[in-house]
Amino acid sequence: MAKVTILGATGNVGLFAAHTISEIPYVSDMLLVGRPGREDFLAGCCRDLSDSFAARGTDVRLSYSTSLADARDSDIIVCTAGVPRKPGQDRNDLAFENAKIVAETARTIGQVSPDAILFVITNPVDVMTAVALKYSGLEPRQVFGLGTHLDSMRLKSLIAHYFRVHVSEVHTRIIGEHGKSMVPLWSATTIGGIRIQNLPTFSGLPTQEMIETVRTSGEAIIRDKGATVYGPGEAIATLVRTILGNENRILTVSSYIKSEIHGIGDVCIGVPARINREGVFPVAIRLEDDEIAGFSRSVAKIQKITAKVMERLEKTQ
Ligand SMILES: NC(=O)C1=CN([C@@H]2O[C@H](COP(=O)(O)OP(=O)(O)OC[C@H]3O[C@@H](n4cnc5c(N)ncnc54)[C@H](O)[C@@H]3O)[C@@H](O)[C@H]2O)C=CC1
Ligand SMILES: O=C([O-])CC(=O)C(=O)O
Repeated sequence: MAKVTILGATGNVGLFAAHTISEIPYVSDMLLVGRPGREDFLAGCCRDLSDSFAARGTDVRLSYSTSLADARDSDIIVCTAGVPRKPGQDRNDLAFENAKIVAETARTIGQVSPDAILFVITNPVDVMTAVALKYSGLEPRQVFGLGTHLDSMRLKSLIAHYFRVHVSEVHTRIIGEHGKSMVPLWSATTIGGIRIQNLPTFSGLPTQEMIETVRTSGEAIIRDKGATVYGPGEAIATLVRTILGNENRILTVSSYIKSEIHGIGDVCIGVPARINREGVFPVAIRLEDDEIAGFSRSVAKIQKITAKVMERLEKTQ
């Protein structure tokens, strides 16, 4: 049985993730961490969630704290702490402000819970994963970000809808930045096990329109309702379940790659990775030429932003 800690638990994503994670059968303990001054709100969240456990018949020990020290002995720590973007902002506009939060948090986590897996949600998630990896001192397998998993699920759903098939029939991936430079892998997209290019109807698929919808999905939801909550919350639970259940699923998350993909690497970015109780292990893949070019551009962009953020962080330490 496992202890899962959620940082930023008073926020939109953290609180809904607490609800989705509580449904995972391997979870015995859940700790909600918020900032000092938020004790009453955290207590209220615990009571409200406990009622949902009672109604559902879930047996999870739930507690809250405003001290990161209480995250000790966690199996997984989900970091949603940080500011979200406002309408009109790019995720990368949050980079430095959130990097300060993630660096400080990761440093403490590395000390109090060195065996944990640290799962980063805070945006811009690829850059924050690199910051968490560096400042926690944990191994690359222990630190990963939600990356392009949610984007891949958004694309999967659009394809399933277009072909009028159940989502479970569609396999697809988006790699690269969780942001504008994301790269859809049509070469790795199948429907009912058949490569999408081998389906005659593929030629009519509005691929550009679909990928643009995915690229702007978060932005559109934030504009209309203030925050993306249910998509990320369910996606987070999928990842936590995959780890705790030692499922060895291959999901597309932000992970440190050395040179696994066509020699491209030294960056934290969305790539297919095998995920189990030990953590996250990027899978080497071969891509089409246009996909390599897109991925290289995305990697160069994230490397540049990451380097800038690291440099600024070092000056503040
Ligand atoms: N990677 C992904 O796919 C997604 C990432 N996000 C990101 O997750 C983060 C949280 O989003 P929301 O829950 O919507 O935001 P929110 O504003 O509702 O919650 C933010 C949480 O972070 C905490 N926080 C803020 N500043 C802090 C600080 N200085 N120290 C410690 N904790 C602090 C707040 O107390 C709150 O609990 C944002 O960065 C957002 O962009 C959100 C959705 C999807
Ligand atoms: O768009 C945002 O800022 C939140 C997010 O990352 C998403 O839902 O994909």
